[in-house]
Amino acid sequence: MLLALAPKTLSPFSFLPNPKPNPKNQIPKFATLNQNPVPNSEPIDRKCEYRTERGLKFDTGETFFRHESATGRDLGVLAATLYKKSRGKLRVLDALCGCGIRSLRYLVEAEADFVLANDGNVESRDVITENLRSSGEEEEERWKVTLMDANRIMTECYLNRDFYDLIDIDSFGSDSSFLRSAINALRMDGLLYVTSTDGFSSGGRRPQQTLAAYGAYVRPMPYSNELGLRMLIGGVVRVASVMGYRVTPLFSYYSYHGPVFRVMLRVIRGKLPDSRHYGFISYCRDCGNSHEFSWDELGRISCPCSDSKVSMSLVVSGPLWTGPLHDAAYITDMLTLAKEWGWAGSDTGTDLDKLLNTMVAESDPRLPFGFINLDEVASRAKVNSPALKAVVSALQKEGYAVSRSHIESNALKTNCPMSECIRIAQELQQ
Ligand SMILES: C[S@@+](CC[C@H](N)C(=O)[O-])C[C@H]1O[C@@H](n2cnc3c(N)ncnc32)[C@H](O)[C@@H]1O
Repeated sequence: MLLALAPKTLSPFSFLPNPKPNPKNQIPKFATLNQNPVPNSEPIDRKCEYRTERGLKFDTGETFFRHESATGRDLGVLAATLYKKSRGKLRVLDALCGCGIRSLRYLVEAEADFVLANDGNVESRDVITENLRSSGEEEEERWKVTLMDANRIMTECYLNRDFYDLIDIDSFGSDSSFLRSAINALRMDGLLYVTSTDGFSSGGRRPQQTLAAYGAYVRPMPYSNELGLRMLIGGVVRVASVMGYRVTPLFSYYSYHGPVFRVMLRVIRGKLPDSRHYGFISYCRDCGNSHEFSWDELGRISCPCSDSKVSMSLVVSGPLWTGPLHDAAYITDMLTLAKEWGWAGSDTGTDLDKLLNTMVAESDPRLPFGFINLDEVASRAKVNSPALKAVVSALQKEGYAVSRSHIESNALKTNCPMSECIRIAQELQQ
């Protein structure tokens, strides 16, 4: 009776604002129930646009496609291949597959046993199907195309106990709304490859937005793009932890084309022990040094340079992933595989060899989070920007750990404090 009297428009979520449509993120049309599997081939009557990536020919038609994402696809395929080699099996769910190029590459290059290629855009059906058929592999046996909302397909897989070893979430903007259903559909100890193209907020320019999307208040710091990766991982840590899982990154990759933030994570059963690696990062604008703070130090956040007084110069962001960005052993194996396949070099626009070598160097356990940009050192030292090579060798000579950063070309990761970097820059100038 009461229900009948309730106004029809009243929903439990009516207090929430209507999401603003973002034309870039809009999907033309969603499939309705039971429209899968995709019917067999019909004559092609559409715009075709053929391309080649790592020797594989495919059509992008009118789907969303970015050539610049090729390195992200290379990295995904390398990691997936190693997974298959070590486990002997590989089932992939490419939840937002665009034209299906990732699915095709997982199938052909990583030799996935099965690939489920899904996209919400029903108009991309023929393109995805044609691309996967070009693999010469049997439809239904080795691959299948679905055209659903990503959350729906992943939830259906979970409910049908159809679990996947690798789930690829290549979304527009933030990945956050897909995480829960992705983790549900993932096999235990599986891999989750997530993407954020949320450049503005990842860079610390929209802390309210990062709080809403990733549960982290992220403010501008000199190494904001690394924070973007840490925010992305931290977001998965939070969702996974609620579900009884923890994550460890295999690699974290930032590309200024977009910009795009990508992380490949291993998802393991069990909670994060004592919230290690999930905390707060501070940067002091006075001294230029950064520190990590755990949750129980929250009330005592200050920079040693300001005599333990809370300073207006201290910028704090978090909670974020504060642990390693990469698994050095995994990346070393990816590098070996890339060389074996002749992928080293810059066939897809990025020098893969150089990128993976830098990632290995960044994994030195002596190196803290963040990086120091040499222009910042130069401006604090009141000298011209020193040559990167010269600073690297000076730091090494003095016994500091140092590596280049794959995120910024004129920056270094080092355990050397800013005051010493300033001294070195001044000495190099003389
Ligand atoms: C960045 S593109 C994917 C590109 C593709 N992975 C590649 O490597 O070329 C994102 C895709 O997600 C699809 N999409 C957006 N929202 C979706 C949703 N909620 N469910 C399923 N697909 C969605 C879009 O149609 C688009 O093809």
